[in-house]
Amino acid sequence: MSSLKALHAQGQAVWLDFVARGFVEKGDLARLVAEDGIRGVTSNPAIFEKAIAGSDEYDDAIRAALAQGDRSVIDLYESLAVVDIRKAADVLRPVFDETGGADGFVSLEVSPYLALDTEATVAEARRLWADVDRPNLMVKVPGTAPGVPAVRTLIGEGINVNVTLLFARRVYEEVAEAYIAGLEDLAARGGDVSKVASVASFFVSRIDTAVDALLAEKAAAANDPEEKSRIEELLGEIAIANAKLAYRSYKLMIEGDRWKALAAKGARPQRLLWASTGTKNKAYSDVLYVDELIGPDTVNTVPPATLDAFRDHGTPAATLERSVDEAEAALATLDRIGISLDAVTDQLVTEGVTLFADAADKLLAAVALKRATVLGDRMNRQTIAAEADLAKAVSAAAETWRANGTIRRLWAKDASVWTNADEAKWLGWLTSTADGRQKLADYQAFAADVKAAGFTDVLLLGMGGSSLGPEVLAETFGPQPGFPKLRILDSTDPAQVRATEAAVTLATTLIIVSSKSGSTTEPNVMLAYFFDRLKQTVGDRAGSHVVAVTDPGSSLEKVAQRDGFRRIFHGEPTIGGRYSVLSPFGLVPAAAAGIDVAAFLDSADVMVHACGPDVPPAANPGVQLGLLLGLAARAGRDKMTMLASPALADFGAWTEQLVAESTGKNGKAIIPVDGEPLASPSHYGSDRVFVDLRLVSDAASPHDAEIRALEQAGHPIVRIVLRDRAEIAQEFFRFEIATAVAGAVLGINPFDQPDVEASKIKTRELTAAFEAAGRLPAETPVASSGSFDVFTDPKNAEALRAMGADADPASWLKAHFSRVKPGDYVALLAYLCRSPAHVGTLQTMRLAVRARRKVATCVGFGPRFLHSTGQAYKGGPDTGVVLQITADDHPDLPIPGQSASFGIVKAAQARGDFGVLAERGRRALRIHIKTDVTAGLASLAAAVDKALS
Ligand SMILES: O=P(O)(O)OC[C@H]1O[C@](O)(CO)[C@@H](O)[C@@H]1O
Ligand SMILES: O=C[C@H](O)[C@H](O)COP(=O)(O)O
Repeated sequence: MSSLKALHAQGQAVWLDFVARGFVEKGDLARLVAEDGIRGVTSNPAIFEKAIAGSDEYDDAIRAALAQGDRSVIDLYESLAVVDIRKAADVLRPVFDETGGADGFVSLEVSPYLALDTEATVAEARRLWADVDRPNLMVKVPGTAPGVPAVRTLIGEGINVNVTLLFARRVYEEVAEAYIAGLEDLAARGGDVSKVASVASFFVSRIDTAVDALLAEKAAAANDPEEKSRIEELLGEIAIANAKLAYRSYKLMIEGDRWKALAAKGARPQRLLWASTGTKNKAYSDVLYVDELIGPDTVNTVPPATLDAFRDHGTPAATLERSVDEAEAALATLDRIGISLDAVTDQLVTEGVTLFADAADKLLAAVALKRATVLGDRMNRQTIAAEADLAKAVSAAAETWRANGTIRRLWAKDASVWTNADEAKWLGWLTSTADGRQKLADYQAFAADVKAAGFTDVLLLGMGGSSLGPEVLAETFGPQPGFPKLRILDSTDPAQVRATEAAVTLATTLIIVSSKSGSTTEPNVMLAYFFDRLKQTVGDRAGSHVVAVTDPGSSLEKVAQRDGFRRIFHGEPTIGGRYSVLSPFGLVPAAAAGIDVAAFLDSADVMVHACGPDVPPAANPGVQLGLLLGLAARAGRDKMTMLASPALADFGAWTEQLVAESTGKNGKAIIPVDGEPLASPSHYGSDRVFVDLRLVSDAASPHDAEIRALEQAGHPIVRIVLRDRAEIAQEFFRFEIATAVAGAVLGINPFDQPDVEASKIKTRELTAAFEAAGRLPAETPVASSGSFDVFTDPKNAEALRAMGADADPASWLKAHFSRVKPGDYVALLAYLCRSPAHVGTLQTMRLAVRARRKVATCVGFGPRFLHSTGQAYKGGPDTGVVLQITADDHPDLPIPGQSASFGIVKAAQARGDFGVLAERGRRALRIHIKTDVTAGLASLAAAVDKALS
């Protein structure tokens, strides 16, 4: 008889502590079952890590799984593990059947990340039990304090449990008690207790490894040679002594009345399973932890090498109940010399959880990598180049995030990832795509309705998060055949409102008014205007031309109901505006414009999966980007400069809001720089990070050489490559995660916008003054010419006068720009129509500033930027030098039902914003164009150019 089979004759079952796809598929496991009488299999995260990460055995299965549709990394891993476990269970099924369910089990461990959460452990165990769907499965549950009650619950439900990570006899006794209590629960519910099996995995070798190290220290410190030798005698003895006493507890347990009552109902005892029985110390026998622990009604799960060794030279003799007194004496001596076994075993449980979590991290990172390889260009590729110090800081932070499970905590909506304020309430965007899928049929029906109604245009009215995402969709996807063209209006500038109206055919236009709060001034006044125009155009059918997207219960919803809007779509109140593009705020306009919402969500989900809670930081593109942006900002590189292929150019406008409004507060910020053309390294200071978003078809352009030059000059470069413009969906999610991560690195709440409110208040005060007096409060310029009036607050005025500003506006510009220093940014904030001509002139102006001052330049149109970068300009660091540009609106445009016109609202917004900048002590100057706006802006550009020289 093989020595292994002889163990069985002693009442001990040998299980194999190993599993791998090829090993099972090629029949190696079946051979061990047949030849050595192996009667079970155990696995753990470390075993799967070696099997999956360390081989290409699973690559075909990964490819096949992904061919059926992308999925999360944890799902992918589990699908592999579940197949292995099922296959192993099927190999062992004859043993299970022949022994009437006494043996023939295969164990699969619950996620080590859940080891400290009873409910999550129970839920996961139930799920695995159902997924594997084999009666000879044992779900492995850790014997941690929260794990023990989970054992009782699961046993009570008839689920086989292998309780793992047991080191202390006290804990083993609690587990044995939980098993009995679980069976009693099951019996009380009328369940069949004879159908449940359990083992208690009592770890052995790890105890010697830990205790031996302490013994060696004690021995080295002992002066008395006798004491020294007494200490040394304990080396390699404690783990076995501890196990022998655990077995004694087991024997006592089965003698108890509670157990006997259960046994009478056919219950099977929870066998002690010796785990961790591969010898770690090469000085010891390689079969030490088998030879010494042989006894009836036990299991020993051995790694393959130990199995081979025992087959070769193991001694199958009953040893477990030998020398129990000596075992007790050894433990007493250990105690006497001051080594606490309790402390060691407590520590080993903690370490055990960490070790398995570390293994799971490695495993999931490897699966994430394999997934990315299989997806190829279906997943937008991101590469980060950063100089050594920053790269080191990013990998150190990634390791800290990994060790602390921070990305899992982020996904679990744990506010302590940020500032422990109300962040948990603002994380609904994490699951936007899942929500979108649930409502897919509705979006599709809406798209069909819009198409069938024959609308030629869709005009979306909204600000910030309610408009910038849709704008990216409109610009990136372009018009879709058979569907109306999507346009956005996010301005109170009269000329802009008029130009937008002129661009659409009102009679066949569908208006989407988007506002989460429903109380934002701009969408409300824009709606008032267009609803009135619709009434004039289509009469009573005006309501059927309007769709509202708003959070439930908003004032806009009430208006929509009152005016009989065509549809009302509800937003999700746990999603802030700037994180809302994958929610109805993006999907409704997408559907109306004929964008394939299902394909859009599929694309977004590729990145949702890549950035999931299960993907460790080093393999998680969103976390990598966020850590880079956050750490670079902390090191002074706080200007995130967005570059993009022409087809993707509008994405920067959306990122601007996301990043600026999220990070720009408490004197900190990542300042987004969008639309600044790429230049040679000499144009930039050392405060930049470049993000380059390219279509693969544009990848080899001269642009690449220019980017390389920046990289060589030491600027951090993030390269993101899209195979197709439709893959922009992925970028929304990547940047949302990255922004949330960067917020955590900066130590701010990335979901509030405290300083936007400040300027809204000032604006309200001004419009109230207008309502009362019929005009805005008078202002006195600090300087005037025929073309311009110059305004600023007393503090700025004093500082600028001290620098030579006099009666000539040019002197103010000169003084103002002479305040710009390295590391600053200049923001040109124009409350004008965002016409191509004005954009062009402001671009000329910003390039002059960059060329002369070597600083980052931002261009914003008011009031649009107020809902975007405005937060950072007011709440971020005092590094902004602001030139506000206003003009008189000729002709102005009345707002139906209000005394204030569009021009007045916009003027109040500009002044309100300036007031807050001034209050915050920001370097700010306002130039008011008195002439024709376009010509006046051009002469301002010339004046700025002169002022810079
Ligand atoms: O969708 P709402 O409520 O109209 O808000 C529009 C925008 O205004 C802000 O609340 C503040 O600027 C943004 O965060 C938001 O995206
Ligand atoms: O169930 C088995 C255990 O997970 C395994 O035996 C642990 O062994 P180790 O201490 O060698 O990792």
